Formats: sequence, C-alpha cells, structure tokens
Amino acid sequence: MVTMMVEGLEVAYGRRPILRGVTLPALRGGQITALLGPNAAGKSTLFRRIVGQLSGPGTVAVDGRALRDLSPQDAAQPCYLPQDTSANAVLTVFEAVLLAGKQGGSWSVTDAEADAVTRTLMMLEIEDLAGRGLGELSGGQRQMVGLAQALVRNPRILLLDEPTSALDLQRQVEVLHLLRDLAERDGLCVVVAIHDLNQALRFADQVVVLSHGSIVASGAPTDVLTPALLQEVYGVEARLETCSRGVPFLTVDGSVRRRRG
Ligand SMILES: Nc1ncnc2c1ncn2[C@@H]1O[C@H](COP(=O)(O)OP(=O)(O)OP(=O)(O)O)[C@@H](O)[C@H]1O
Repeated sequence: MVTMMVEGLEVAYGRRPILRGVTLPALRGGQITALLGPNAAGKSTLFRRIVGQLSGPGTVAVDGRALRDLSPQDAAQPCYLPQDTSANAVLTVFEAVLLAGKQGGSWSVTDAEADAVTRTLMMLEIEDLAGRGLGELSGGQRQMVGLAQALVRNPRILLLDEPTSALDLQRQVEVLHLLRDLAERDGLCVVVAIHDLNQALRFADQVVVLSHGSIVASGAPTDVLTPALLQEVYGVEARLETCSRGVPFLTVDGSVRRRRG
C-alpha cells in the first residue's frame, strides 16, 4: 500500500505566511483522510503545495521518495482535483475525460483508453453525459466530470478539494461511498477537503483540522471533533451524538461566537 508523508510545509503569498509548518499524519493507501478547517484556513494552499504548484520549505514523500524528484508521469504522483475546475466549452465530456486520462505518448486513441473512459463514466453513473459539451453542464454535472477526469488516471493518491460541494445529497453520498470502495478495494489513498463535518464523521478514517495555516488536531473523527475543538476552530456550540444505528453525528446549538480573521 502506498504511503505519503507530508512534513513541515510552509507557503507564503508574497510576504503573507499561509502555511506555518504543516506536518500531517501518515497518509496511507486504503484510507480516507478528511482535511477540515474554516474558510481561508489554507486547505487548497496545502493541496497546491503538496503537488508542487506552490513552492516553499518542507518535504512531501511517497513511499520514501521525495515528490520533487519524480517525473510528472510517475505513478506515485498524487492526482489533484481543484475546487474550481474551469470548463473548456469546446470539448465533450467524453473527450475531456479521455484527454485527462492520456499519460503522454501518442495522440491516437487506443481501444483500451476509450474503454477506460466509458468504464469511468459508468462508475460515476454519468455515461448519459458523454456526448454533451462541457459548457452546457450544470455545476454539479461539471463536478462529476472533474471526478471522472481524476479517476480515469487510475491514481494511487487522490487529493480532492471539496469534491461534493455542488452535488445534491444523493450524489454526495454516492461519491463518498465510491471513494470508500476504491480505498478499500484498490488501496487508493484519498485526502478530501470537506466542510460537511457529518460526512467526514461517516466516511473518513482520520481527520486533520487546519486553522490559520497550522494543524490543530488530527486522529479518529470521533476523537478529534470534540465540543472544545469545534468551539475553538469554528466558534460554534456543537456536540457529538449517536443515532439509533450507532452512527455519530453533530448537532449545532444556536450560539455562534464571531471568529477572528
Ligand atoms: N493566489 C493567491 N494569492 C494571494 N493569496 C491567496 C491566494 N490563494 C489563496 N490566498 C489566500 O490564502 C488564504 C488561504 O486560502 P485557501 O484557498 O488555501 O483556503 P481554504 O482553506 O481552501 O478556504 P476555503 O474553505 O474557503 O476554500 C486565504 O486568506 C486566501 O485569501
């Protein structure tokens, strides 16, 4: 199983520090890690630093090899799905996913590549969109196509920035179940930034909480999401309860304390 280590990452935009020495627990194949934290905490910046779109001190290593020493085509490279995926309106969904799956080499399309696109669209139940232009999709449909573009590459490490933010409730649950299956069946290492703490409680093996560019807690979801942490990080009165089927969930009380920053 793949293991990614992230240690001491720092990023500044101009002279403004954003990440202040971020070290994550080991990110392992077969696990889903939820990256939590308020708006502007630095979650997207952390993803962009991990994949090398931003530079700064610190190290990222996959199975003991520093990421910066690997070629862009190396299978150990994490696949990153940003929060906002711009749509090239000229392409159809099928073409966009096919293009995303191309790992260099020839421009001709093999049967295996076309089959991989069809399989991925079917896995996400969006095969009916195959012939549609990207520019004519809804926000949620575009988000599903973004996921298809990530999954068609068959990654070992998947970094997803709020991948369910535009999806209806059924799609959210389906996508998170699919990620769970891919982690368990194929040993995929999934790191997902998500604002819905109840989804994190249900689907994540571990959570990491980022606040003002620093990790303030990490571990098993029910251990980390304590009333004290939720008060400190989000300024809300909330507590964990357990439903009759034994599933933990958060209830939020009325009072909200204004956060700084
Ligand atoms: N390209 C940039 N140039 C300058 N500042 C930036 C840039 N991108 C992000 N920032 C700033 O860095 C901080 C962290 O932003 P980031 O997008 O990483 O937060 P986030 O945790 O992903 O937030 P959200 O939950 O709202 O998506 C914010 O204060 C943001 O304004």
